[in-house]
Amino acid sequence: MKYATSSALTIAGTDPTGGAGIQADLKSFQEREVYGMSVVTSVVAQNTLGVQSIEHLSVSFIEKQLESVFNDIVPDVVKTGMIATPEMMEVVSHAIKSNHVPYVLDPVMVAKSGDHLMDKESRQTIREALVPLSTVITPNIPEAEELLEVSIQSTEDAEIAAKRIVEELGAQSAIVKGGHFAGDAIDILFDGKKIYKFPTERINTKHTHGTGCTYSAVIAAEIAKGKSIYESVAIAKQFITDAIRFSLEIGRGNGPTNHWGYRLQGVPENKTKEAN
Ligand SMILES: Nc1ncnc2c1ncn2[C@@H]1O[C@H](COP(=O)(O)OP(=O)(O)OP(=O)(O)O)[C@@H](O)[C@H]1O
Ligand SMILES: Cc1ncc(COP(=O)(O)O)c(N)n1
Repeated sequence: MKYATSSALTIAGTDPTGGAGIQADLKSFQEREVYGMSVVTSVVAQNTLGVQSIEHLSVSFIEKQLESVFNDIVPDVVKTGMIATPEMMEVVSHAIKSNHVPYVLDPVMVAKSGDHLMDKESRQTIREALVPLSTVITPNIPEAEELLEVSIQSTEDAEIAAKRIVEELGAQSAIVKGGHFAGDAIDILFDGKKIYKFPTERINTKHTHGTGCTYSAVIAAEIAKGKSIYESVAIAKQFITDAIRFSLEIGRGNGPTNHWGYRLQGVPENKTKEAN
């Protein structure tokens, strides 16, 4: 029996311990019942303790992978994560532009561990070659500060930043994530017309490796199904909150989130821990 499905392509770096990058994206797509595909930009030797080493794939090989995907299966959405160099950004930009697909841009710059995942000289290229193509861009506070070269200290500053990313840098919509603020985790969405706030209580845990990757992958999966930006963010916010609430205490550092946490809503936390 044939089964029609939506599909999503992630273009990003890897995490062999499975918490962030391509691995987190594919788990998130799967969890939202969207067929997941991936093009690797950089292979990253990392774990819950940090990044040990990075090898970039050649630009021509990234291009070959993009051709393999687009010549066969045109995805319903593209999501990008770690794209380290301006040359890589140019080939990715070309593939998105020529295929006219909705595009979720997670402007990954620095990992939670403090390791740099994007070259400094890429900052101008991301602004010029990728941001204007994005259906939605999902910077955290430091990334929004880098993109606009401003300081963001409050929710009001984050609202101004989301608007400026749309109106001045040319994204269709922007979510400035509040994970790096003290207090509640409030994400600000500007969809080109209106500001929306998505507040949740901050969960007291150090296991937040890959939150941004997971969140943007769920937004992408919902866009692939035809949902609006607002609906996609609302679903992703619920998903990431449960993924953090039921985060996995594996690894010796900052552990990964739980990509099936969303399915455990209503299950008491201690019961889940026993089951694990
Ligand atoms: N401790 C927390 N409790 C509740 N929500 C959180 C917490 N930390 C992050 N979030 C939420 O997780 C999502 C991702 O935000 P965050 O700012 O952590 O992204 P990020 O820094 O890009 O993540 P990463 O770099 O780890 O991939 C947002 O919805 C944010 O509000
Ligand atoms: C390949 C890749 N992409 C993104 C992140 C960001 O995730 P985090 O900030 O949680 O380390 C990462 N560590 N690795």
